[in-house]
Amino acid sequence: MAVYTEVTDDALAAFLEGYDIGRMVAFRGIAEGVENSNYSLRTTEGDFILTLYERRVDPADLPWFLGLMEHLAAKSLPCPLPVRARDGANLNPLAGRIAAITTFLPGVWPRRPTVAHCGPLGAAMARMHLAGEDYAPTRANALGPQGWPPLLARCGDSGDAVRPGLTGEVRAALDATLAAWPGALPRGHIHADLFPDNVFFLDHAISGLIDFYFAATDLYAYDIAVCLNAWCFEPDFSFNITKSRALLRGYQAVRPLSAAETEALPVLCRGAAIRFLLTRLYDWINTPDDALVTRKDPLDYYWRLRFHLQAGSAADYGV
Ligand SMILES: Nc1ncnc2c1ncn2[C@@H]1O[C@H](COP(=O)(O)OP(=O)(O)OP(=O)(O)O)[C@@H](O)[C@H]1O
Ligand SMILES: N[C@@H](CCO)C(=O)O
Repeated sequence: MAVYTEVTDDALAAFLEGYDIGRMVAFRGIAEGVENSNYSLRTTEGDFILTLYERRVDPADLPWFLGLMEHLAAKSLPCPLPVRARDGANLNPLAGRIAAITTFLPGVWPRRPTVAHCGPLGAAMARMHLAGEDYAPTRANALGPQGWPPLLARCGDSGDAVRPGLTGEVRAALDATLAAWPGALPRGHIHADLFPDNVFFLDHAISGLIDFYFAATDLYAYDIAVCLNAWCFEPDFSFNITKSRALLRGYQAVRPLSAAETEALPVLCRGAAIRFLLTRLYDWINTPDDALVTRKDPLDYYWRLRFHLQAGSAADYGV
């Protein structure tokens, strides 16, 4: 469930007064997602998404996220376009939160990603990287490499209750990954959370890239590493090199990787696995048992990390 904040009909009607998108016809909470409260909204003018930003999103970052989405949508990337109110604002207060309305994107996210999804995903990610090049403001990646040691520290030894020895194993992998982290690769704005549930497909083509609330300015190839983790492992945690090859080919057809980027893939994949292992572990420990949100298993990313730790070179990823 992801409706943390209830919006009454009266509050919504008053909110919509500020916009030029007609009158409400239908309005319902969306169960998916864990970070923010999302509602689907149909008005006399069309379909929209209403998002109320919850605690994990820093309000100071919101103009950057919405500005990036606006920039990408203007370049025909299929990402939600924030709708501006009559006074020009794209962020407005609602029910004690800051809220935004964006356009609704058609399509469904793939519950079982296949090789056929991976090529278009790679190409769309590369197009997103290129389209973002001239979006001037930057945002440091709070969940990038510098963010991982403090996150691990905040988890204490609790990983050992999830799997004996986990904390020590992750600490060793983290130290080695940070020591080998590439500094000088091409960088720009990345999505940083382009998981299957953030990518919509319609008739085998990508129809939507959503959820830009972890986006940041960081290494382009790190975004690829996030996707190799999220899209290219099977339910038994075996790595599917055919998916990886398709993803990388799709990406390189639009934006070829430099030799240094290709060479860095194994270490970037280790870092990406550690990032999701740590945020999931943190949430695992800090989500109350009676919370309505389904916790994601940190060990899913432990098994991925194990694969990346034994990968010798980019050849293990199909390049
Ligand atoms: N622009 C959009 N068009 C259509 N559906 C959308 C759009 N934005 C969000 N949704 C719907 O809302 C759901 C949750 O959105 P989203 O993933 O952004 O939530 P979140 O709580 O911020 O995310 P997460 O838990 O993935 O970090 C999506 O799975 C999708 O069903
Ligand atoms: N994609 C993240 C969740 C929050 O974005 C995960 O699967 O851990």
